[in-house]
Amino acid sequence: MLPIISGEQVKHLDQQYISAEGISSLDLMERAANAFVAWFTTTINPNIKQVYIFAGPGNNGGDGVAIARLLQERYYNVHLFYLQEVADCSADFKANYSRLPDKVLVTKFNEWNGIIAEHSVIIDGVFGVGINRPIEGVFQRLIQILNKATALKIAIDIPSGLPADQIAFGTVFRADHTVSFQFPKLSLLFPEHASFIGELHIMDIGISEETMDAFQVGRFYLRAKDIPSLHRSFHRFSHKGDYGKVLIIGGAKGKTGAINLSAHAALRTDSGLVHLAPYLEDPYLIQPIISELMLFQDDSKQNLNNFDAIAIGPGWGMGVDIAYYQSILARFQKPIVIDADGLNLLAANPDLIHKIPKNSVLTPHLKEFERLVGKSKDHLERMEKAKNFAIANGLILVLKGAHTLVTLPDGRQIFNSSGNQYMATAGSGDVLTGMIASFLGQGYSPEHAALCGVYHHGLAGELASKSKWRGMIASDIIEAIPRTFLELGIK
Ligand SMILES: NC(=O)C1=CN([C@@H]2O[C@H](COP(=O)(O)OP(=O)(O)OC[C@H]3O[C@@H](n4cnc5c(N)ncnc54)[C@H](OP(=O)(O)O)[C@@H]3O)[C@@H](O)[C@H]2O)[C@@H](O)CC1
Ligand SMILES: [K+]
Repeated sequence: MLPIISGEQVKHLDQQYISAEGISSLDLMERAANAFVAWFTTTINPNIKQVYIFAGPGNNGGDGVAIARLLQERYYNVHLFYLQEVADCSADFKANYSRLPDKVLVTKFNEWNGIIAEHSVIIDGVFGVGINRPIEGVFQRLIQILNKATALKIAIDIPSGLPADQIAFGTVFRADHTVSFQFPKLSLLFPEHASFIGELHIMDIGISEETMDAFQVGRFYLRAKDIPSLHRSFHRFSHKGDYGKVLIIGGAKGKTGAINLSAHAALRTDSGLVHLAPYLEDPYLIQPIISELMLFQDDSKQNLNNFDAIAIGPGWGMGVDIAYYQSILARFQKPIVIDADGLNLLAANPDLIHKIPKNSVLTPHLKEFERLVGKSKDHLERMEKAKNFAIANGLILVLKGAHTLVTLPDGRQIFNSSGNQYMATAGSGDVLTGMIASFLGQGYSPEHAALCGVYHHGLAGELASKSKWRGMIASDIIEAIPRTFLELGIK
């Protein structure tokens, strides 16, 4: 998995890589600029009239100057603005400045008339990970002007003003796209910063995960290439028992959709057998929505160990007798998946948490998490609380959100890269619960079940939304689950 390095360590990482590879820092900047241009030329409408690039005094500005040359070579009209005397800029900035072709128009920012032509693009190379104080003076004025402009805005590495690992504290460039090099800076994954970042794109500049591992601080980014090796392989002689027998406990009068969604998702994730156990006086009030599902009438006494995996909570309601909840935990000794009211009941009965099997997977959204551990002032504090909670209780915490965060009992934290805004729809979380339970039932370790569940769920959302956009519903995510295996080459 790709380590997320702290902003302060980026310079050391670069130095180590540069000396190991025998290349110069200027070569690495050229790679970064080329990676940006490769993204730009394949993504941005080629009919744009003008590209404005704003370059600060450090290497983020140096990237901007190199990008100005490379885009001009590809026949774009480029107008470059620099903010500080070139003599006072970084060495690699100066080296790139001296390589600028005549056709790039160059202006010092304080001599600019402030006009931005229609159909143009703004590229922000003012500050990168080297920002070390709030933006003031000329830099602040510039960012304020750019934020008001209607042009398409793209940030190099990180929107200027955003610190790499902290919550924003002043003026920040508001990008439509952020093209970040090698790995996502931590602050690009915080929900507070969504309006600064726009769409996030991570461009590889050739530094290997092994080189980065020396600088890791226990935070990682989960990508498609990490997933196949987490999967078990099945063969022609596998039978439905190998694919696991899953029980989904949840559902209440008037709330029978959630449990059906979880169960259906488990089937589509390849479970052999899936049973529903609704919490109703008459369980037959609930009917499975598809014929492959079965009902399980739980009398609170049966041994549940015949099941390979259990998920509890979807649509359960808060009226569940705690003695029944305890009886489930007493009758099943393997890690379980807990979601929705399964979590809300835990928050209301904190002693119960000690009875949950170690390595169980809890899947709260932000509100459910808050009920469990209290309010957090920001995502940084929330991450810390997640870590303490997972370590203290020996549980896996899947904190759902734009970049779902999986925290493992050893404290490692893994951000998911798949998914999109269209997945914020009723029942999406129930689908994830069923998917994680399905992988658990197929014999995956709880860690792998959580990671595969989260990644496949996000990918299913991406695939389903291609033809539905805002109209996508949770059932569409379920229907797209089989395609995620095809997409990732998992037979
Ligand atoms: N492997 C990688 O990731 C690669 C990274 N690369 C790129 O390098 C970027 C990092 O470059 P960087 O270290 O030179 O820092 P950067 O952000 O340009 O700013 C530092 C300058 O800004 C100044 N300054 C700071 N805050 C300020 C403020 N508030 N107001 C005013 N001034 C302020 C500070 O001055 P000082 O503090 O000395 O006064 C210094 O001059 C990185 O984001 C990526 O784009 C690629 O080229 C290659 C591969
Ligand atoms: K920037």
